[in-house]
Amino acid sequence: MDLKSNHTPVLADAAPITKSRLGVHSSLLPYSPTGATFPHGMLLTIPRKKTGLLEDVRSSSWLDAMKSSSPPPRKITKDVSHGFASHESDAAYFNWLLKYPSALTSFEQITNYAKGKRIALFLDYDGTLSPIVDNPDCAFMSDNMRDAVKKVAEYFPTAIISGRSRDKVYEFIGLTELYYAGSHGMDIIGPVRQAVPDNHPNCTIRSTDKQGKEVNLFQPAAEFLPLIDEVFESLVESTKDIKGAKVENNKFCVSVHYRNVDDKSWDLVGQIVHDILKGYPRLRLTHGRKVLEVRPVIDWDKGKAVTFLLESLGLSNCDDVLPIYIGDDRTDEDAFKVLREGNKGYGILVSSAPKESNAVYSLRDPSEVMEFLKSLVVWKSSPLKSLIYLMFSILGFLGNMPRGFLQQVCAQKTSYGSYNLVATLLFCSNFKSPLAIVN
Ligand SMILES: O=P(O)(O)OC[C@H]1O[C@H](O[C@H]2O[C@H](CO)[C@@H](O)[C@H](O)[C@H]2O)[C@H](O)[C@@H](O)[C@@H]1O
Repeated sequence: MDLKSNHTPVLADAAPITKSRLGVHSSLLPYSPTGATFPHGMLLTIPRKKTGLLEDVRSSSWLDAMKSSSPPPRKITKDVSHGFASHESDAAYFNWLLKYPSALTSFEQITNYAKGKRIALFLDYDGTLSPIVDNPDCAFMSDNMRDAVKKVAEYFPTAIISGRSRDKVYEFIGLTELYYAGSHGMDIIGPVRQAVPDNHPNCTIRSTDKQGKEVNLFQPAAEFLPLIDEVFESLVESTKDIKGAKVENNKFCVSVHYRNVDDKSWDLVGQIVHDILKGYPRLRLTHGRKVLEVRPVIDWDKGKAVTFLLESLGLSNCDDVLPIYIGDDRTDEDAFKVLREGNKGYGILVSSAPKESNAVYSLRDPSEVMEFLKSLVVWKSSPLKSLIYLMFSILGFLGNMPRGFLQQVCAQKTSYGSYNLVATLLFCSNFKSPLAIVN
């Protein structure tokens, strides 16, 4: 794809994918010590073609890239009794699954590897937690998904890493227990309890979040704010007559959506954006799902954000940490790559269509993401329930309590109420809560 050439102003989000995929499961090695550093400054040098911009924009490959940037959702026809696809057109997808196995069918392999490790979860938003919809302002996540994310965050440190502005993605999700990285990781709210990675001293300030809690605010592109606002205004003005075009201000980057633009006008959208960017050499262009994204020319992406958050959480350089990143977009490839290259953890690509990726596993759509999150909760909570039950048995503590009742409580799948109940019973009986022991 032409987009991957660094001789056009458009940079691909993902680096070329090497064919040397790591051994998928057993060869995932312990965490290797790496860290995000800016040894030579953060600015990227991007060679720009001096002439022929128009030709680039209007070339068929450019338009092909715009068209293929978000394939329509595939309907997978399942044979209910056998659970395999009966549609011939699904063959390619199922073939692709051999290379990027479903994280659901490989769940046991994943959890076997995760045994004794602390999982850290990183979740993209659009297309991962919420389905892709025509109107970006209406990309709401379901209550069930919110519930699944909330529960999983009770067990594992969980961060959202989105191209949206941090405020916007927080507005959609609304869970205070998560860490949030907006603007493709250029706006991160992290914990203060751990040491701030000391290789970014000038980008981090102590602040308070919406609940008044003390946090570290990391904004490596802060100086670009006026420039981003300026280019946003200019893009809004220049695209206002193109029906369906929408420009979104994501604080440290700007999205120019063409999903609802007649495809005959896509080249016009591309041309306008390129023309405007000619006046902003400190901004660059990347490509998402039916969206052109204008962002600062700094060496920062979702992969770097993952590394930064792991450091902030005190989870880097630890053999017993398994980061899992779930995302659907080209910008998520940077994070997949960081995990793959360092043998650090698993990238899971959300896609219903075959595509090359740096991820290790795949999930088809947000509903499968939800299933995966719920499975993690059940997996993590089961030993806890067993432990609770075992303690009751060993201590002979509740001799008078009907055993069947306890079994019922401990067999419940994901009910936190049941833990509370058991903990309360223990507390009332002056015993130390087993939750305090195992957490
Ligand atoms: O990193 P993400 O959380 O995945 O954000 C990437 C972009 O997502 C949004 O756009 C995409 O989703 C929209 C709603 O489903 C869809 O209409 C659009 O075509 C997609 O590109 C968001 O609006 C962008 O600002 C984000 O950069």
